[in-house]
Amino acid sequence: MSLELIEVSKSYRLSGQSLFRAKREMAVMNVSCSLEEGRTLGIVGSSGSGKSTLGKLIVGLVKPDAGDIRYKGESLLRPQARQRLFSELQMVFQDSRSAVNSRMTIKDIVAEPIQHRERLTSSQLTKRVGDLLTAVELRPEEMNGYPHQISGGQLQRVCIARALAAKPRLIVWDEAISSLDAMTQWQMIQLLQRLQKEYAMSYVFITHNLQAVRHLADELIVMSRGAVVEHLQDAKHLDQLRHPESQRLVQAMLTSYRST
Ligand SMILES: Nc1ncnc2c1ncn2[C@@H]1O[C@H](COP(=O)(O)OP(=O)(O)OP(=O)(O)O)[C@@H](O)[C@H]1O
Repeated sequence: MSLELIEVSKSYRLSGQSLFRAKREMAVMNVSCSLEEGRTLGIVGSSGSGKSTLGKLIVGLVKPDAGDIRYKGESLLRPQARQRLFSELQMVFQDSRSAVNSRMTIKDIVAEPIQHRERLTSSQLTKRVGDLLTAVELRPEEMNGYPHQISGGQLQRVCIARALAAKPRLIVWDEAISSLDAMTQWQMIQLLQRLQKEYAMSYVFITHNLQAVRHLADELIVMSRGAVVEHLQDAKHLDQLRHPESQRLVQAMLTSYRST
């Protein structure tokens, strides 16, 4: 098993509460799930159901209050394992503009994770960044530009190239294609499928978009108020979803179809 979450919980201190005796809100409650190598786990749920928190727990951006997160058989809560394995776990967010430093060139943005790991000559680095940009279907010459000079869809590809630069084995996509128009979303779904095969990666795909999840995911979990309320072994069969929260999401998808 590549990734395993065992009864993981995470709460946040409610804003406006004092540090001592503060009331806490449960964002993720007792969640257990797993993901085999090379496969995609879709996570859907309404706003505030805990999807992003679960993604952040997986890549170590937040720490669980309880439970365990195991990757390749090791607990990521152990500092040694965490240090060794966390670069293999990357997360790509929805808002690419705020995920990059607008004063850095595209080359420096993509090169950052490489420079943390390896010592390359300047020409080796330029070649590596060019290859990564080609992998996400951008022209290598784009590396000399700045984020404001390219479209949102192109910038999201830059963020994907930066994630790939860390040589990940697993990527958490947090609404990573949601802000793009329908045509660009479709192109991105195809890009993500191709990259997954080429780089032999596992994906956790967080979205409101059941249509996208049907294309990308093998398995699907539905979250509501921090808990997993349904687990579908085959994400292609959305018609097998039974929980009222799942059916609400399906209804919302059908309604948005009818109105387009
Ligand atoms: N840093 C934080 N501090 C305090 N509360 C937080 C924090 N991050 C999330 N929460 C709360 O935790 C709950 C789960 O939030 P989370 O962002 O994980 O849900 P989500 O399903 O990803 O929502 P969305 O689809 O709107 O992004 C929400 O009630 C949210 O307000």
